[in-house]
Amino acid sequence: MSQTSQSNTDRVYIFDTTLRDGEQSPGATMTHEEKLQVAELLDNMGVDIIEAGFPIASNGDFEAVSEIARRSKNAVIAGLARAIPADIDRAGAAVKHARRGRIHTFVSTSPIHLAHQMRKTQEEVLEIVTQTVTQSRNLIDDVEWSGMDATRTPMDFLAKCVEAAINAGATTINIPDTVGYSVPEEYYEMIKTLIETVPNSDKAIFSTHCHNDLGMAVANSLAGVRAGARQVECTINGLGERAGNAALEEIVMALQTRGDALPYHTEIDATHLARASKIVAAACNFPVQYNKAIVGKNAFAHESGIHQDGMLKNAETYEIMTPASVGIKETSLVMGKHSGRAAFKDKLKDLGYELGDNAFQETFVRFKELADRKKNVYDEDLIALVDDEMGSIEDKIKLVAMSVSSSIGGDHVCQLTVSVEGDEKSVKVAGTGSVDAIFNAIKEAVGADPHLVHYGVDAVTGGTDAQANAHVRLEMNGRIASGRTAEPDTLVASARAYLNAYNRLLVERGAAAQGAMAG
Ligand SMILES: CC(=O)SCCNC(=O)CCNC(=O)[C@H](O)C(C)(C)COP(=O)(O)OP(=O)(O)OC[C@H]1O[C@@H](n2cnc3c(N)ncnc32)[C@H](O)[C@@H]1OP(=O)(O)O
Ligand SMILES: CC(C)C(=O)C(=O)O
Ligand SMILES: [Mg+2]
Repeated sequence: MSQTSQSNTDRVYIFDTTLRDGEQSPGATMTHEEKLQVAELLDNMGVDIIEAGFPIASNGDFEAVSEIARRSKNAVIAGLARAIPADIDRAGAAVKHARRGRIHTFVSTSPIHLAHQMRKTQEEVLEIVTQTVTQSRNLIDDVEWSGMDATRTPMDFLAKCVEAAINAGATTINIPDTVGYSVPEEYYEMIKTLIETVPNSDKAIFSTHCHNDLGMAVANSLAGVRAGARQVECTINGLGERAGNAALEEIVMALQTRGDALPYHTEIDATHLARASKIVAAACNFPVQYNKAIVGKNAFAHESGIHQDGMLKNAETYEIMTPASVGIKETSLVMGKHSGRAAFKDKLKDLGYELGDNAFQETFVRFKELADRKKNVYDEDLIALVDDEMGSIEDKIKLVAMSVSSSIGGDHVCQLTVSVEGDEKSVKVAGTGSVDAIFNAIKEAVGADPHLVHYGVDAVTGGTDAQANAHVRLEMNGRIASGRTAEPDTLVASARAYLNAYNRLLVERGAAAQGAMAG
């Protein structure tokens, strides 16, 4: 990376601080192995600078930064250091293993921080800036300086600090909105004024580091880029102190999608974004909100009928990016109470059904009724709905007789007779429990081994004489069918539900559809 001003180029460097600022989120601590995995992922996806940790914070952090530095391929590996000689030495010792290492040193600049956190005067801080950047440059060529709480710092003092840092050899100047206080216009002005008025500003790359306390981290970062900053500090999933940092995936996709309004580019391979989000969420045990931009579960999902209709006609009606561009397999059209006929018809087609007009209209009405009652309408619900609409099927295989013997610590055996289109067949089969023995016996009797997707029993009412409502879902050759039976006896209900599902599997959908159309 060149150490001269980059503000005239359109290349934006991505500095990921998931492993440092991100890990500062309460509860987001990652293990050594998880940090290595995240760093490898960031390096592979094209992150320019990985801030791997704060080496003075603990031996674990030092070891993690050192190991990430050793394993780094393309990315610059940065270690954070306060404006304290021991911190800088420790950061230098950790990042020296990298092909390209960076010391990132910071000191507070705002009046409130100077008075209460640092208990130093502006003159003392200015002196500290020169000393600490000089010390860092004596250890390594790539030095970043940050003014903590820069956005609440008077411009004249901030400009003096920036000038002193560059004079002492800082190659990157970071202007953090540490407490997420800024608004885009203000942040734009701040970066622009610094670049235009600090005499040696062309010798460094300016950087944004925006927190999300008012939900403006990404907007502020992009305003900084428009003003001439060419490094953006961000984190996967927007992880970070309090409300987090600017989200890397949002920055990258905003630049990629809105090149007309934001004519800048990064070298990030955006198809890694969804995976990165999942890996970081799992490592930190931090769930991603469903409606999170770019990587949330709903970012490429549509439930409402008007949107689904538009999506089926042309995906650009309601999507400004393709799911594939961020590494998500496909858009999902979720069936629910807001869905309309277009999506319902498409879904049925996917499931292998093509209904005639009357059957379709009736099934749609029943689907809406179901969706009003049920939060999630699954494919299996739709299958059951359509199978029901097509009329009860004439079972090919019927249960004729069944007895089950079971003893604690002993055998569980089912003796069962079924009739297959009039021909009776009897078997006696064991299992690990009564239900297992029954299902094994049916499989042997019918000579097939469908995959049991789901088995459940619930009581229709209370009391020991309540009916047992048994549900079985089977899958065979890519087809799924559900069966359900209510019987006073749980074991008989289970057997009948299994046979019911199996009989449905045997029904040719095309033929059944014809039947439904005729009806
Ligand atoms: C905006 C940010 O994200 S800043 C980074 C925040 N991240 C972290 O703090 C995580 C890692 N931190 C730690 O492990 C510990 O806080 C340590 C090891 C750094 C320091 O631990 P301790 O020595 O016990 O100090 P403690 O955390 O209680 O207080 C921080 C001290 O650092 C000082 N300090 C804070 N920032 C700076 C700075 N940029 N330069 C110099 N000193 C600083 C504070 O004034 C305070 O000093 P004091 O004890 O003389 O009053
Ligand atoms: C250490 C600095 C860059 C920081 O995280 C902040 O100011 O938010
Ligand atoms: Mg921060």
